[in-house]
Amino acid sequence: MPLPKAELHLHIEGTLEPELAFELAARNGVTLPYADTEELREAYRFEDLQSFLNLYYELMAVLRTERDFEDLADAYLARAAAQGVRHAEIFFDPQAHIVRGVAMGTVVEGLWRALDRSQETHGISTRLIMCFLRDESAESAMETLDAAGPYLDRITGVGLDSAEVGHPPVKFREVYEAAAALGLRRVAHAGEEGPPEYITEALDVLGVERIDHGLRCLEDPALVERLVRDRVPLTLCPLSNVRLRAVDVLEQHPLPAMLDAGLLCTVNSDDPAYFGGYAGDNFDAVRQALGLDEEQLRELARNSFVASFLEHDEERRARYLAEVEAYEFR
Ligand SMILES: Nc1ncnc2[nH]cnc12
Ligand SMILES: [Zn+2]
Repeated sequence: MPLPKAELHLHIEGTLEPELAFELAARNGVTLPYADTEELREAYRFEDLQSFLNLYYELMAVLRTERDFEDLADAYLARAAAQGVRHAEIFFDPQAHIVRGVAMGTVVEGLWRALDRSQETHGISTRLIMCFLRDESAESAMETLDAAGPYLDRITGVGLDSAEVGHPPVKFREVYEAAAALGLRRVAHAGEEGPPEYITEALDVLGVERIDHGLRCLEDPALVERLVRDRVPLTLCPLSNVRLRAVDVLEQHPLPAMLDAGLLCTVNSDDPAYFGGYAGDNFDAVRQALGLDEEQLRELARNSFVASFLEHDEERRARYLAEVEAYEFR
């Protein structure tokens, strides 16, 4: 049995495996510019975040109906369950669908069909986090928040993703203020490719409760001190960092140093179909490459539940945490 864990940094569109992409393309009469899954997999060599995003947005063309989003989420949840994920907080990118003529309702209702039965089907509790594309305008983000109005009972929080550099958090001050007024939780990608100042801004201007990635905090010792003191969770994605060249090789990932510094680190998969693995694969990879011991792995699993948005479900959180403490490594 794998170590129980929560996944807190997972883009549902990044779980689109090549096989499902071709299946949905056929179902929807969409032609992909790749002959087959093998040729598509060959495109998975990325230089940086942008080169990945180009393919990530291109493949979304196959997602058209509620059933497509349902099938996508269901496939993710099945894989996650097999790797010990007990709770998943799932990002989605509505603007990337709305621009293609796929309505907010199609996306949310479709995802919800899978999420709503996930506890029974896969033994996974879930939350939905709606992300704004930071390389789109603040006005577009605000329109997206408005469009989500009818679905807010299904959406726990908002996030900020896509191309980071040149799109500082402050650009979205008003949108985050409006989201907070609606009672939504707030997170943001920061310090993946962008500078440590973006992390500080996300905290101070957007009021985020977690930082997605946050890797570049290490360049600013005062910021590290603050993140430790305030117990700000970082949702790290080690295999993603290697594939997008934020770190050269996994053996050089700063995760052990970050744990030693007292940072509240979690390990997640980001876009597992593209980066070589799901949550459990990321745990296995860092265990191997970085020689993490059992107590460090247990700490990462514990942190994932501590950092989860489970505050309306403290009994569940306590149950998950007890499972982590009782877990026996083999
Ligand atoms: N790693 C990542 N960073 C920013 N935006 C993303 N969208 C999907 N994956 C992302
Ligand atoms: Zn991400």
